[in-house]
Amino acid sequence: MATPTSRTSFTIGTRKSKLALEQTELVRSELKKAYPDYDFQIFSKETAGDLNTTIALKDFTSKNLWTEELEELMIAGQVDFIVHSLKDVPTLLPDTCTLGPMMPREDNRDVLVVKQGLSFKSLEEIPAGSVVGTSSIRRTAQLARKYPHLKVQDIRGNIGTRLAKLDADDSPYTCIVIAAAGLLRLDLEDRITQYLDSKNGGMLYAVGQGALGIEIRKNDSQLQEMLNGIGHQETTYACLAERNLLRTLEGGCSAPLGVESEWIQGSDGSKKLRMRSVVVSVDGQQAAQVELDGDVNSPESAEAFGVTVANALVADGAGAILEEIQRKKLIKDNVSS
Ligand SMILES: NCc1[nH]cc(CCC(=O)O)c1CC(=O)O
Repeated sequence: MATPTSRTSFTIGTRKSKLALEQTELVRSELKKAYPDYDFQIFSKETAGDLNTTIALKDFTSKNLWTEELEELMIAGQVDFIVHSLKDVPTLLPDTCTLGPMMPREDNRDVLVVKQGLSFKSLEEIPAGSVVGTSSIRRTAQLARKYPHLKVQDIRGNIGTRLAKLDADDSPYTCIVIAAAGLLRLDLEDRITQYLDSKNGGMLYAVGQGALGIEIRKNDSQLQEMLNGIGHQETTYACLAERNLLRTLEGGCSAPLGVESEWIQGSDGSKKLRMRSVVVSVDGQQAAQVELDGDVNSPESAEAFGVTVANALVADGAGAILEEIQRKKLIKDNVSS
């Protein structure tokens, strides 16, 4: 549908979870600062992903669990844009939708959270046979590879629910692995036991983790322009590269793919995007991993770098790992990342 070019009032679509509302408020307040005369309303809705907390995420067959219903509202004109956790946004969007520039990223790492009352300080200290809670195939595979003596068990629900399940007296879990960004945005930093990355604990994070995805109608040039005013180029380029890496690899299924992007000063003085990436078989037995530096200075070069990293992973054996997973149908669509 045609979008008028000079609206002063906007409706933001979001999920209803505490984290989703907090993230939407972040975007709203940045836009309000940049456009004080404009009005931004929030419309929140529970999605299929929120409502079904019993089925393991990997058994869902619907593709766009967290995003589809909000996209339908946006296409119909009932909301003007949607604020998502970028991590939950599929790499392929409906034809008429696109992502705007991204705001500065929150901490992109996974963290270890230990059950209340236990004093373990790191994944290394967790005793053999202990149960780690996660529903993410990426975390499961990396844990199986690095910590084969630990057991992994599904844990579902939003962040508050997961913490409550962890801390319950009769809980089977010793700890959970969860995104730092969610805890930080909800002022739950005190629950973080250990930050995990390539050097600590050996865990890489999910594509887009810690970033917000602002989805708009493709033909909405006014909003595109407005979002340019609050976007952060380094975040946008890193996330475009990560998402194109995933898009190139996945071929219709979500991959047990971990990434770690950082901007470094190249020897020639220019900034480069360094990306580490790993694809691990679900049992942790096989892994393909690469580290590459890319000249990334435009959306196009960011996306091209994503393809370069994907090709390097395939050359290191990622293709065989992903085919095996698809053959066994261990993954359907849109598992939690
Ligand atoms: N998969 C669910 C999800 N989507 C976004 C976040 C946290 C915030 C973020 O990563 O941006 C989480 C929780 C988690 O994975 O622990």
